[in-house]
Parts: sequence; C-alpha cells; structure tokens
Amino acid sequence: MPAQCYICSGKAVFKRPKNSQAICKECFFEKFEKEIHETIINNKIFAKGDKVAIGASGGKDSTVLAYVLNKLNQQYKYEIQLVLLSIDEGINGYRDDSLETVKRNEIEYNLPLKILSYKDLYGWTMDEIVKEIGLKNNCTFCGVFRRQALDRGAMMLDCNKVVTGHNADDIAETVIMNVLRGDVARLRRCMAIMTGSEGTLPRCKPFKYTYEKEIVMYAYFKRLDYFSTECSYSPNAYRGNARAYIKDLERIRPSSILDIIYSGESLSFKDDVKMPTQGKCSRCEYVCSQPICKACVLLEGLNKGLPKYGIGKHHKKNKQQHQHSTSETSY
Ligand SMILES: Nc1ncnc2c1ncn2[C@@H]1O[C@H](COP(=O)(O)OP(=O)(O)OP(=O)(O)O)[C@@H](O)[C@H]1O
Repeated sequence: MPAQCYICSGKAVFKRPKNSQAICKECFFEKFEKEIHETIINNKIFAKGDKVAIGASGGKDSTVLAYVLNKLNQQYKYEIQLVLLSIDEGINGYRDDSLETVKRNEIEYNLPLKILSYKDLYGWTMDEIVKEIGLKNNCTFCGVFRRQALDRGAMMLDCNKVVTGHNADDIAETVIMNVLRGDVARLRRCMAIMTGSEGTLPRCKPFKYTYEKEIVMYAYFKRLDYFSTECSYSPNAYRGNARAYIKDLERIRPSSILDIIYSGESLSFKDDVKMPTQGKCSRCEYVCSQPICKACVLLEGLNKGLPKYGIGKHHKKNKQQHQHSTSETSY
C-alpha cells in the first residue's frame, strides 16, 4: 500500500529528506513555499519597496528561487520588485546553454533580465582564463569575478539587494570546509543569511534552510524549466569531499544538514576573530578588505601573462597577514 501523506492522508509521493515524513504533492508545495516565506519573514530579508536582483544561473536552485519568490511576492504582498541578473562567465557549451533557460524564464515569469559578461567586465572569458591557468585554480577566478559581477550588475540595475540560490546543503558544506581549513573568519561569515557591509549590497540566501533534494523535487513536480548540466570546469575536490562526508552522515542521521547549520549558528567567536574591515580598491574602487581587490590582483596576473599571480606563494604570504581572502564562492 502506498505511503500516506502525514498531513492530509492522501497518496504520498516522497519522504521529506529532513524528517523522513511521507508527503503528497500538494501538501509538499504548500509546506515548501510556507517554510521559505517564514525564513524571509523571520529574518526580515525584504522590506517594502526593495528592488531585488535574483542571481539567475539557469540551474535548479536559482530557477526555483525566481519562481518561488515571484509567487510569494504576489501571494503575501511583499511589494518588492524582482529582476533576474545573469552573469555570463563565457563557458562555451555550458553557460551559453543555461542562459537560454534564463531567457525563457524571463518570459514565463514576466521578470526583467539583465545579462552581464566577464568579457565585458574584465576582458576575459572563463574559456580564455582556463587556457592560461588550466583546470586547477580556475574556480578561484570564477568565484571572485562572479561575486563582484553580481554586485556590479545589481548596482547598474538600481537594486538594493541580491539574492542567490545557495541552499542548506551548500551552507552545511561551507561550514565543514571552513572548520577543516581553520578559516574561522569565513566560518563566522558563512552562517549569516544576509551578508554585506557598507558600500556593498546586502546578499541574501532565502534557501539557507532548504534542502537541495527538496528544491529538485519542487522543480520536478512543478515542471520548471531549468538547466541541469554541471560546469565543465568545476572539479572542486575540496567541496566534493565535504559533500560526500555530509551525504554519509545523512544516511545515518537525516537531519545532519540542518544540525550542522544549527551548530554553526550557535558558535560564539573569540573577540580576536575579526571580520575583514572594508575599504575601497585603489584601482577599481570596488569595496574590498585589501588595498587592491582580489579581482584586480587576479586580473593583473592574467594581463601580465602571470595567471598564478594572486593564487600562488605570493598569495600565501599575504594570507599570513590577512585572513584568507579567496577560494571558490563560499559566501
Ligand atoms: N552565472 C551566474 N549568474 C547569476 N547568478 C549565479 C551564477 N552562478 C551562480 N549564481 C548564483 O549563485 C548561486 C549558487 O551558485 P552555484 O554555482 O553554487 O550553483 P548551483 O548550486 O548549481 O545553483 P543553481 O542551481 O542555481 O545553478 C546560484 O543559485 C545563483 O543564485
């Protein structure tokens, strides 16, 4: 006999990963959306009149984010303006295809879309960067450039907030990675549902408590149009290890992901664990915690034909003076 939905006793379609409760499709939609709405309200993520840029990659997380935020905005009258902002990293056969998905979503969700490319902003595509640097450190370039590109794009659009589709799995992985690296400053920062300091736009993660599996199920049952191919350049071994470790834990204890997040939120930090003090990059004037921002350092290396400048030994020396300043996107 098929399992019964724990809410309405109807026919369950799957078990919720965080608590193994069987649930039917309609109750799942309602619960999923309600939980995100509660996260938004409890954390005061939006205020009336906000103009919010949704980091839209065309992947499952940001597609579901755009769909759900659009729905909740109408349903609960947040009175916010939503725009899709896509960064074209210049990865042939990957980002060009995923951007086609975002273009279809622009029409389907009736949300304006802006596409901004690395080529226009930095003069380099990721394909060109990978030719220089190889496959080992390319995620560093991509993460640093994307982070800044999203901010710049949002500012061009007069947005006052950026939201991304980082989900509970991503955050639990980041917590574990930062613990294992001993990167306490980042550990402190990665827990925040909303980050940003003077001069940068607040960046929010409405899916902080939402399991990736549920995002996939939601997209599947709603038949949302998203692009599901992995980036051809992302080996990212360290995050992969953290992910495998958490998946192992989850098999024994399904609530592991939320438990890790909860533990991270409950940590208290010594006073000497400082968040970086923000200033302005002396070259591009973008907000940063060093005299020259990471994007400009990486760019200088590329333009001088020294692509490892900024990620090699030189960087390690800097790291001893300041807390870690880069890696792949871990905000
Ligand atoms: N090229 C991009 N343009 C705009 N936003 C992006 C882009 N890449 C990533 N993001 C934002 O950062 C979030 C996390 O990105 P990540 O690369 O970890 O992808 P992901 O977990 O596969 O998410 P998604 O399924 O949305 O692609 C995305 O959900 C999206 O909001």
